[in-house]
Amino acid sequence: MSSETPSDEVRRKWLKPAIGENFILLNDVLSSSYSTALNLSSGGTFKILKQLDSYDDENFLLEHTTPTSTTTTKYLVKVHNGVESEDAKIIDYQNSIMTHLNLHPSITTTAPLLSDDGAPFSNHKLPVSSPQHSPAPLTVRLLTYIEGTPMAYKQVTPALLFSAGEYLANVDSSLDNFSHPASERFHAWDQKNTTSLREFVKYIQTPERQKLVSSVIDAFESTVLPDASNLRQGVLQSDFNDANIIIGASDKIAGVIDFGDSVKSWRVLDCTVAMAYAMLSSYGKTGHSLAASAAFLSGFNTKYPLTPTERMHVRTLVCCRLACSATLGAYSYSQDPTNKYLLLHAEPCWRTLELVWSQVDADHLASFYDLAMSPEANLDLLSVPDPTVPDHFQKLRTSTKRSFSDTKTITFVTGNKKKLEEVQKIMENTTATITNHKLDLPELQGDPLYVSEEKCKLAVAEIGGAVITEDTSLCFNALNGMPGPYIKWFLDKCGHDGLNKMLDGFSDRTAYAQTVVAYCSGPGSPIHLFDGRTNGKIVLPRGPLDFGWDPVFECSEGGASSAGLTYAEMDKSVKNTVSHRGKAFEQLKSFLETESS
Ligand SMILES: O=P(O)(O)OP(=O)(O)OP(=O)(O)OC[C@H]1O[C@@H](n2cnc3c(O)ncnc32)[C@H](O)[C@@H]1O
Ligand SMILES: [Mg+2]
Repeated sequence: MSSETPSDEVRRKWLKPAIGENFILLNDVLSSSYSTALNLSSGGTFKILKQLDSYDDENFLLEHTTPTSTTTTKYLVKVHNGVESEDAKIIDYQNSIMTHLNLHPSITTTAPLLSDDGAPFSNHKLPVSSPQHSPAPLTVRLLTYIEGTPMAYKQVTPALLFSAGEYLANVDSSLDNFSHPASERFHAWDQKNTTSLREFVKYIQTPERQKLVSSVIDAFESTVLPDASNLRQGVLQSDFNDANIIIGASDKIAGVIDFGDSVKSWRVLDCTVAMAYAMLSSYGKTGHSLAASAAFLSGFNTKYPLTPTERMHVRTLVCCRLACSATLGAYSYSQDPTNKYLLLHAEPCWRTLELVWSQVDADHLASFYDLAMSPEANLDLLSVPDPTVPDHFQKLRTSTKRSFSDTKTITFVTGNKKKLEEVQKIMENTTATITNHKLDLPELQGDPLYVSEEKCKLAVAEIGGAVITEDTSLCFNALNGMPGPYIKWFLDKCGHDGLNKMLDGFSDRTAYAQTVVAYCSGPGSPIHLFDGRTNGKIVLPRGPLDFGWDPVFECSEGGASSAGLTYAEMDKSVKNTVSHRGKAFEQLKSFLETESS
């Protein structure tokens, strides 16, 4: 056992690398430690293209060009969390796993390049999130890059999940012949340690959800733990989620990345962790969480059949991972309450846990999973929507299946009641049904198109189906478009009079209102943006004061029923014919019509 304790999860937050966009720092690290690998002395060049996602480390995409070649090669630069960096054995462990797996003919993973010292890593003092601990000694690795797209950005299908199951089964078969002393370590994300989750339950925001997680932990202790000695052991990948599965040409799995959570534990856990993530994939989130997990299990079981004892605990162990993600997510939020993303990202996980643990009958789910592991299993039989009645699965075997994707319901995600009223009116006579999900999405910063697109990404993750979001700006021409997307804050803090005063001293009081609507038909689908603008000028308030800056925006477009009136003075139906919002939504309507024809 290594000396790691559960509180290392706490230290991981302090010691998360904080290089971010500071590519100069990273360039120095690479030039000083990887000049041979990147053949810098013979004219090789490199460029950091961008930062990639990571939970506790920092990853960057590097493009390398050699003087003799016209093609470029991509690499991944991984800056490890300070906790892992303290332990050279862990880094060596991860490198050994990759080397081992790359020998398998049908498995590809990243591989480390050697530093100028001949080691598959280098160490540097670099900034970390906690100023008290910054800079800290961090380990940097230069890794080969697997060409393709993470599954998280693909439209996931049951067939893809089935092959992902087969792929992980191959990885696990290969890891049955692998051992390393550092694999014997404590890790809070290892579901064998579900009991250690108890200390984090207090960070969960509602008593109902605290009770939910406690009941999963209770079940784990009373049913799984007594069987521990009958569960096969092995080194696990431990984190087979859609960000770590790379999809290559023709939607084939091109490789697996990230062995940061790898431990020696119960073999079945590699499969149940991945099943939990399959539930949260783009297919799982569109009302097919159980089907998604069953497709994965089916694929895994064909190549690596589970034993009767392992089968018995599949449901509980899947829920242990969901509970772990949701609870440690709540803990992260408690450490960084300004980060609303953490809450939004955790929400689908909570909903899935509620569904699987509390709403679906345990015996029926067990028999569904048995079906997935039986010789009769096929993806058609398993691709069922999540149940709405408790005995769903019994009926299912004899009834025909129903598809959720036929419905054309689009959810408009906004926290603003007045916007919703207008949008419902504008979208009244369309084929799509607009429902509303009231949610205060974070007020993001940046260009209006970017803000709207990001809101849409958050909304689609929250809803798991077709969504619309919009962001509205009020742009003063004299101020080169400011306050723009920040109008909400200016209005809150300065009021209508303040907005007027901002233009005192300028001869130009003209402005334009802009709405950028973002539409996405579901997880994994592209986001479409529609930009509507209306010209006017800023005046002293006239008309009702019930919607934002309506009383101070005098419209200069349209006929006598709109030009020269403030939005607040106009009839609501007239506002929709000339407004920024009306124009943007009209474009969306035409788009939806062409899409459905
Ligand atoms: O949840 P979301 O959709 O983000 O709703 P929001 O009220 O936060 O809206 P925005 O982020 O788009 O911020 C726009 C600000 O402009 C106001 N606003 C939006 N549309 C308006 C309109 O048509 N007329 C007047 N004020 C408007 C709105 O009340 C906000 O203060
Ligand atoms: Mg907003």
